[in-house]
Amino acid sequence: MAESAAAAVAPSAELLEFPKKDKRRMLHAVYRVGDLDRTIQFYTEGLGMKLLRKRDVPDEKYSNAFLGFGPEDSHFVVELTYNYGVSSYDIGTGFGHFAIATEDVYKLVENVRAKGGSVTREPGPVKGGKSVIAFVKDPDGYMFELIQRGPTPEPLCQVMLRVGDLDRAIKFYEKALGMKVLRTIDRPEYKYTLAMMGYADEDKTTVLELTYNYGVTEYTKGNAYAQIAIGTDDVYKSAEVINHVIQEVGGGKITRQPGPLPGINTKITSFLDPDGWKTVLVDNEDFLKELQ
Ligand SMILES: C[C@@H](O)C(=O)SC[C@H](NC(=O)CC[C@H](N)C(=O)O)C(=O)NCC(=O)O
Repeated sequence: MAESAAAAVAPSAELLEFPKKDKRRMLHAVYRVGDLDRTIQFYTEGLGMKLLRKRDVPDEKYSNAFLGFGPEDSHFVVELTYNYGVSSYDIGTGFGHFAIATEDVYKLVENVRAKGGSVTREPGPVKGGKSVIAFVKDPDGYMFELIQRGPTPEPLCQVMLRVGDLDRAIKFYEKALGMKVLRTIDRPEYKYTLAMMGYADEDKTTVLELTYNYGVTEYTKGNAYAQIAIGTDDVYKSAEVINHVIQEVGGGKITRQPGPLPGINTKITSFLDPDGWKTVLVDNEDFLKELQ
């Protein structure tokens, strides 16, 4: 009896392969800001992003602005949320940064400075490596790493999150989300290891940069950064796989069962990874319809 029950719920090999075969793309990062116009001004004039669209949802007392380096149907973008009357948030210690690839970090830093932005790390080679980087802080305190790179179709190139167990996080993002480990960097002299994870090469797409600081297993999440969204052709199959991986890895949680959102009918499912970072999977077709 117990055996047949177990057999009935065991996912097929085909289902477990689904995340790797699915049409996945990182769509956007969602986070809260205290003044939408102030952030739009900094991102457009200081960082060179375009304002793609805005929407106001007065019934729910919030507004959104979408910004990036290209249209949402082909680029990763940021979705800023302004909650009426809330002017500041706690970013916590777990969120790391967003990154922008540019052909001239020095020039971009000068531009940020000229627009009154805060440069927290001057341009130069990364400690322990060769890439030329800089860090700037946006008006709410979110960090942007500026990375010197050749021309790229996707300048908004990283979302960095800190995790407490890198092997567990890698296994989760590989199996539950079908991401590949694109590169790992261990810098024992600075006591950290990074794993770049994603769906295509780092210089062509946005990747998730998971950072493990030796011996640090817990971070605070604050209430500012919310989630990343990823496209899928099937939220139902995706959620089945995620459920299975949650049990296998021993961490994570489905926070929204797959199905259409009331009112707009876009099918989504959402979950937390073993470190508590949230991801929303969005039906690809519904997402494109929403943009029309
Ligand atoms: C692409 C890759 O090489 C980098 O740019 S890594 C940047 C580096 N990251 C870290 O140090 C991560 C660990 C750190 N303790 C953390 O939790 O953020 C970095 O920020 N270097 C700083 C520098 O000044 O070079």
